[in-house]
Amino acid sequence: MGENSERQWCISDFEIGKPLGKGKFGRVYVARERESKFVVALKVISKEQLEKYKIHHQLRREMEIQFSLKHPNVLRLYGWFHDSENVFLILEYAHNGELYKELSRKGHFSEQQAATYILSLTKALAYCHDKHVIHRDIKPENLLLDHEGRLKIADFGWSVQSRSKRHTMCGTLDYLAPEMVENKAHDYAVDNWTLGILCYEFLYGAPPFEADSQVDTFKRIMKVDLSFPSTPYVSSEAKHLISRLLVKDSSRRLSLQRIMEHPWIIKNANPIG
Ligand SMILES: Nc1ncnc(NCCc2cnc(NC(=O)Nc3cccc(C(F)(F)F)c3)s2)c1Br
Repeated sequence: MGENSERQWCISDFEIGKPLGKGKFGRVYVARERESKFVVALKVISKEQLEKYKIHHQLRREMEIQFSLKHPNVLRLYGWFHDSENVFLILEYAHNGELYKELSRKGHFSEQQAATYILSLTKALAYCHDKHVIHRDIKPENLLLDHEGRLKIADFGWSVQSRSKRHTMCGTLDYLAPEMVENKAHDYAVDNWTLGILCYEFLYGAPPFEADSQVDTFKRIMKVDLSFPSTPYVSSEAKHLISRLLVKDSSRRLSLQRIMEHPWIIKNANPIG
């Protein structure tokens, strides 16, 4: 299925199948393109909602971003179309659905499974960051699994093309005040922090700063109030990696490259996960 440049799609080009889930602003269905029999996921977004929340520019930005991303661990956006009521996103179909459902079913993942998912995520984020894209909303709900159980980052509805691209393009970093550069690092490093959160959640079944109220969670995050329940099935290397990501000072978080080289990843991750 080519990009949007190829042909204009319409709803009658597809046979609509079972609903896959109720996402924000709309539902997702399995669908099959009639001619090619190619199976996709079709996200239906109501124009009324887009108008009501004034987010059509955000959707346009997401589509520009997603059209430029082609990576085995990033869910593809093949094209889009609209009719009087809705905008439709033609997405890669992830046959094994949402990762958080597998996590809640299993309780927690093995170190091998967790490390494989973290490695896939790290590779996908390294690719996105190379293209100056910051996802900013990495959470289990936005992680999908394809028919081989391979992780796919989805839903760039909240991602941004980072501002730093303009600076690096004109090569005048020399004149940028430290806080501007720091801001650049800070922006990118939010995804590194999230990798630490996810690594913890994959191994323990719950995120590290969970609390009964939003305020308490906020306090725990700001304090980096991190503790590891003593369990035999989480190695000290795993705890070391998490501790090197959940660092308040964003410039001191382990880089994506160093995550890929971390002993816990090397020892436990399936490299073609
Ligand atoms: N098994 C599956 N296989 C494939 N896909 C599945 N679910 C869809 C995952 C998505 C990928 N991309 C998305 N993008 C948006 O939703 N974007 C969006 C939507 C509304 C408003 C906005 C905005 F206006 F706020 F930006 C942005 S949802 C499932 Br379950």
